[in-house]
Amino acid sequence: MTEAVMTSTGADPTVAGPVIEVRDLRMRYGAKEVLDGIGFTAHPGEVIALLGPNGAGKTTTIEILEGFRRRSAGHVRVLGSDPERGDERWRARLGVVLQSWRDHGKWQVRELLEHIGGHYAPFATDRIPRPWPVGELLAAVGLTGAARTRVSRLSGGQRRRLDVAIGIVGRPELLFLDEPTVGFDPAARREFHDLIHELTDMADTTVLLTTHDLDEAEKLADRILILTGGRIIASGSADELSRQVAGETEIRWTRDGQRFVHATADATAYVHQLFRQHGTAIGDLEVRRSSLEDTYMKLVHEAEVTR
Ligand SMILES: Nc1ncnc2c1ncn2[C@@H]1O[C@H](COP(=O)(O)OP(=O)(O)OP(=O)(O)O)[C@@H](O)[C@H]1O
Repeated sequence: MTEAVMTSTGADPTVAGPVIEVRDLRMRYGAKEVLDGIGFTAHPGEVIALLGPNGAGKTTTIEILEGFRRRSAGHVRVLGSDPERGDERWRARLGVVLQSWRDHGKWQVRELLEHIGGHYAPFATDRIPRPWPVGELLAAVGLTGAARTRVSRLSGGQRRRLDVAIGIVGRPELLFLDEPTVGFDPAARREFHDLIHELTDMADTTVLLTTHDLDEAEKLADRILILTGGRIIASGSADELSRQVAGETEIRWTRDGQRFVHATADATAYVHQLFRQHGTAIGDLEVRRSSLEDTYMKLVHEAEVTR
């Protein structure tokens, strides 16, 4: 693996290969094995969602990648460096959105962002001006109207937007989001999703997020990793995952006033046959592919019974 190269003139670091590279990552707390040999890679601009039941090891994985927790074993590289040895310059290229920012209640929103943003200024490069100008950042996260509001007076949704603003004020190349939209109303969630799409489309930011919201994973992620019992049991887009679960398509129709339901692995063949047999007598046809939620529940259940 090539290490990040940075010159003192502010030239860009170059990372050959993936943004995140994890192989055979293991973590134990005392005798308890929490991560049991996980592996994945993330490429520039990719959005990866880590899904899994409570206690699956998602936060532990993210904290190891952020350099906040020492792993027990395995190979981990983030932006070309081992997170356990990441220096300030490396850290300035990461953005972290934690569960909630509760400190600095007396600060005004703009003041706080200017203060935190100032720490990133020495790490600006030719390609990435740092920090993000606060006026633009406030507009991007929808907090322009709250610029002069004290942090302690923000609503829950506004506070979460501030968490996101704090995470991206340094224009990170890699952004970690731990359950980013908890407490958002539907409009705020949609705006947040648009913001993440902008970050990944325009700035090529790589994103690793954890979420329990399957709809969010489906909307945002290029790739979903399902983690349970310390192992990645499935990986792919929402479509690829649903194809891994056999017999998933449900077909509903009516004929002569009666309702019918049939589950099949080959919906196209079944519908052909249905029309050949009954032609125009078929009404109200619905072909329902399994949702990400059905797929997720099945995969996690199968992994748990075979463990
Ligand atoms: N510091 C610690 N000491 C001992 N055990 C821990 C510690 N931190 C986490 N664990 C245990 O490790 C396991 C994985 O926890 P982790 O927080 O990574 O899961 P998670 O997938 O993020 O869960 P959630 O969805 O509930 O946030 C859990 O069983 C948890 O109790």
